[in-house]
Amino acid sequence: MNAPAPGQPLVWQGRIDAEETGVTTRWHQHVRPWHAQARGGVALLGFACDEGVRRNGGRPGAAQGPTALRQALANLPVLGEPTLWDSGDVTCEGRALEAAQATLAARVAEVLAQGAFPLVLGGGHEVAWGTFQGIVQAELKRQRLLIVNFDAHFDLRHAAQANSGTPFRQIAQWCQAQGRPFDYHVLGISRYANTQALFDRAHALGVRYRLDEALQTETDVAAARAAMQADLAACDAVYLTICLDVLPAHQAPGVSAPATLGVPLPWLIPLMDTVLMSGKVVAADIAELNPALDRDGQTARTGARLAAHIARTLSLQIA
Ligand SMILES: N=CN[C@@H](CCC(=O)O)C(=O)O
Ligand SMILES: [Mn+2]
Ligand SMILES: [Mn+2]
Repeated sequence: MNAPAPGQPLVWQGRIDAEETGVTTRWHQHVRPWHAQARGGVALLGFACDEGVRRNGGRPGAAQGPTALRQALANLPVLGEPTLWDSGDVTCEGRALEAAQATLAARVAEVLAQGAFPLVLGGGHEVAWGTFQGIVQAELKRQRLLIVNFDAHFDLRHAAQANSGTPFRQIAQWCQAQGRPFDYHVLGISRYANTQALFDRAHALGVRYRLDEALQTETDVAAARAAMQADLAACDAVYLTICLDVLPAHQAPGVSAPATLGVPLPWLIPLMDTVLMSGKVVAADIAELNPALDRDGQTARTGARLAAHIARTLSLQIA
C-alpha cells in the first residue's frame, strides 16, 4: 500500500507492481485532484446521498456508494483512459436532498465548463435530477438532449417530495415548462417492478422503452441497438444514466431493489457502447450502489467496471 499523494483522498491507494516490467499503472496512481485550472479528461464526482431512496421507501445505504466505487476503481489497470480527475463528493446534510441536488448541478456545470466529462458516482437515482440540471446549467447550446437510462424502473413517479423514483418525472415537467422536448429512452424496464400508472405515464410522455425480457439474447440486443440508433441520430447530446438494478440480482445484489430478471452484463456493455460511440454523450452517472447490501464487493466491482469502460470508451473521442 502506498501513501496517497498530497491533496488526494485516502481512498486512492492500492497495489503497486514495483518489480514488474512494462506498464503497471493503476487508477490510484493515475487519478489527480480536480482544480480550477483542470481542463479536459474525465472528472469523477461523488453524490454521497440516499435521502431519495429513504423518501421512496427503499433501503438506504447508497450514500456510501461513491467511496465503494472509488475503492473498486483504485486497483484497476489504466488502459489508455484520458486524464482522470477526482472532484470529491457532494454530500446530503440531513434531509436536505434538494440542496444536495442543487450543489451537484453546480459542480457538474463547473466540470463541463472546464471541458471535462462529468462521471457522477451515486448515490440513489435522485442523482439524475442533479446531473440533468448541471447539464442544462452548462448551456451547451445543444437543443435536443436525449436521456438514455439503463434501469428496471421508469422513475417517473408522482410524489409529494422528490425522491429516487421521481427524477425523470421532474425532468419531464421541467422540459414541459421550458417548452423543450422530453427525450427519454429506458432499457431494462421490468414489467413486475412498475405499476400500470407508470406504464401509462411513460406512454403519455412519449417515452421509448424496452423491457428486460426483450433484452435476453443477441438478436434482442441487435434490435434494441437499431432502435436506439434512431434516437441517437436525432439528438444533439446525450445524458447517460445507469441504475445498477438494471442488472440481474445475482450480478448486482448490492442495490435497494434487486432485479429478478434484469439485463445481463454481457448485453448491457454493447448496449452502452452503442450510446457511447455516438460521440454525443456529455455526462454520465452510475446510481443505486448500496455497499451495505453488497456481496463480496461484487456490485461495486461491476459498477467500477462500467465506470472504467465509460472512461476508456470516451478516450477514443476526447483528449
Ligand atoms: N430508483 C428507484 N426507483 C424505484 C424503486 C422501486 C423499489 O424500491 O421497489 C421506483 O420508485 O420504482
Ligand atoms: Mn432502478
Ligand atoms: Mn432508477
